[in-house]
Amino acid sequence: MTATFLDLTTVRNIGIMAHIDAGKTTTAERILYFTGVSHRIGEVHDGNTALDWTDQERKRGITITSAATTCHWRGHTINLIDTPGHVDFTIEVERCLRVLDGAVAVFDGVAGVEPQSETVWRQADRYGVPRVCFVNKLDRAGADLGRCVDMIAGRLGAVPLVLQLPIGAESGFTGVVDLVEERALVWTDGGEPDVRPVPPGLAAEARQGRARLVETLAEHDEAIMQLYVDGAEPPAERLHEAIRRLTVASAATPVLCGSAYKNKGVQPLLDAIARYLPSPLDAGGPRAASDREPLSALAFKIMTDRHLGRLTFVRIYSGRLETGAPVLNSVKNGKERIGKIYRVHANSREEIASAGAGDIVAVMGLKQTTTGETLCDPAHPVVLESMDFPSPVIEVAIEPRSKGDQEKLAAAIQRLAEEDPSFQVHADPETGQTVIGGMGELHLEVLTARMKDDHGVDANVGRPRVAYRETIRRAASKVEVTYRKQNGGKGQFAKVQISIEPIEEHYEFVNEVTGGRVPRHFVPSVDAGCQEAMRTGPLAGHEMTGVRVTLLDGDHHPVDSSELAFKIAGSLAFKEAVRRGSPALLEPVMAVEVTTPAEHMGAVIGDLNARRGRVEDTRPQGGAEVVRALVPLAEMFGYVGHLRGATSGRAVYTMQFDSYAEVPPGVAAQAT
Ligand SMILES: Nc1nc2c(ncn2[C@@H]2O[C@H](COP(=O)(O)OP(=O)(O)OP(=O)(O)O)[C@@H](O)[C@H]2O)c(=O)[nH]1
Repeated sequence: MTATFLDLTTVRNIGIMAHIDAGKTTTAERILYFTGVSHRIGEVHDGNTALDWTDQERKRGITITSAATTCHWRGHTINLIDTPGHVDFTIEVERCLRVLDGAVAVFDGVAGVEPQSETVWRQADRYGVPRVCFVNKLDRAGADLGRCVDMIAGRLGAVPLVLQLPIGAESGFTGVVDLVEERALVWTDGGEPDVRPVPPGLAAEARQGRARLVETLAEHDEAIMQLYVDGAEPPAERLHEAIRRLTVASAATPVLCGSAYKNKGVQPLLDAIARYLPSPLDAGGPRAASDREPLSALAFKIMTDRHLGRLTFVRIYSGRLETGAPVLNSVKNGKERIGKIYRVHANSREEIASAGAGDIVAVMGLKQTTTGETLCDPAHPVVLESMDFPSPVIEVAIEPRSKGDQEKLAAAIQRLAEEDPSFQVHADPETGQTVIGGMGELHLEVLTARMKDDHGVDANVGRPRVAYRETIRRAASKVEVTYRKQNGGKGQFAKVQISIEPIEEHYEFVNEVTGGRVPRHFVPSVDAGCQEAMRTGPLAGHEMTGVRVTLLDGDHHPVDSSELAFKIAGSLAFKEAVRRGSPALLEPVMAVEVTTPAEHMGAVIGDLNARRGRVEDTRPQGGAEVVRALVPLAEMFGYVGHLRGATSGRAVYTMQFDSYAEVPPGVAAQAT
């Protein structure tokens, strides 16, 4: 077992992102092969890749969970995360982006920039993740690097730095011209490329390509601009430095090309990852990326391993993580102990004694830590910025198809909720049914499918419904209730007087009783009774929010009073007060952001208005228009399909919970 000490300048924590089928997995497999991690090339269509290793992934030939692996290239350590491309799994992409320092965006050279590449690109924009582009599949008929580059600029609003030209096309695609070094790289046997002079037939095109590259760099980089103004031909080394500066600053994006499947173009891509993408030292944060600093690390993924149990994936930002060491979960303010530490390679893993700043490892033994939480040195607490996981706003009731599966279903739900922080579960207070909540219809559909595929539980689900809330519109003061019961022996007696008033959200309890009329130890029981009553509102049984309760007065009996009696009295008083407080129904309102090509903007806005939406603003972004609106969730069912249809799949949207608002009277009648 080894402890690892890394020279951080040589570490690259990167992800590969793309539209489905662009060739992410194939590219990642080639990276593993050429860096010597795997000795044999796995093919997606043979179902034997090293990275897509879960059963369904092999069966379906797609990537669902992101696998992490480490490889080495020319003195660099590359921690590689293969992320899924399906829209259903964006939460996976999101949590990877949070901890990555850089990414490779793979495009299909025939299809160009596809909708999912747009979505992921914008997510990477949001997290400020620098990228290099790899235009793949140049061996296919119809592949066109130039068109793809235009789309990268036009649709994604990026500044492409084209570093290569293809040599030949389709089955005659043999290699690339390296515009920076002014040479040709030709692959003859699937191994290392032959380095040759630029073919005479491509010399003019190569000169133009290099001139364009220098011009673009000069526009954005001071040092190259100086050389440009002086009329000097910049040497390759100066260009590499400028490309790195602009890439790390996310001001421009290098574009490379090749055919992963035919083993062409992968080594230069690895060179570009090492040369241009940032190291952990380039990433900002509250502490310097150094082993000598106190520990700070972010848990970004929980996975249940068939053999090892619960594994927590952790990105270390500073300090060292040691086997057996106590650490603080600064979000929960709880102590955890680091069990075994693993460096992960797809489905196999190597146990290590410790790991340092900049590293990504899997840890066994963490009990309470969930996604997005910080682990740190107990003597130097710090909370790192978490990821955004909006609270679930959609629910469905779920039950096992066969009664005997009840326990299995509960276990499956618990496992899935541990892995996915945006998925929650509770029991319906009225029906006793199990209700699962998530971020959208698709999200819940995928989770239900996984219960069957991964955990063997067939479940019936109800129709998706909005998670409504109830509240009060006005205060009700001095509501008095006496609870009295006499049956045989000991009686029950409690008297309380409360006031309630509306507040912004949640629930507050204030005790203003002085003297011994309500003995101190019964006050929490009154609170508990009110909280219990909050769980079922008077209008339609939805959970209540936005109420402050003040306990004003009451009375007790020296023998007959009990905690139960005060709890019941509290609950009854609360219900009566709410009746007087003009109860109202609240619905979740979502902050919706639609990114659409300009030609569809009118239709998108009209449709949002028709959904009771309020458009907040619009702005241009990277060749598209972004519309921001507040829309009741109840009107957003089926929006994914509607938007896809209305814009030929070219608009994308994100939606997250904004606030609760009162349901208008006409609509409320249907909701209750
Ligand atoms: N002709 C050609 N086919 C390729 C190339 N790269 C990948 N493919 C094929 O394209 C298909 C999709 O490749 P994947 O690597 O699975 O794509 P992915 O982007 O990882 O897809 P998901 O894992 O489903 O998100 C497979 O059949 C590959 O063999 C290439 O350079 N040329």
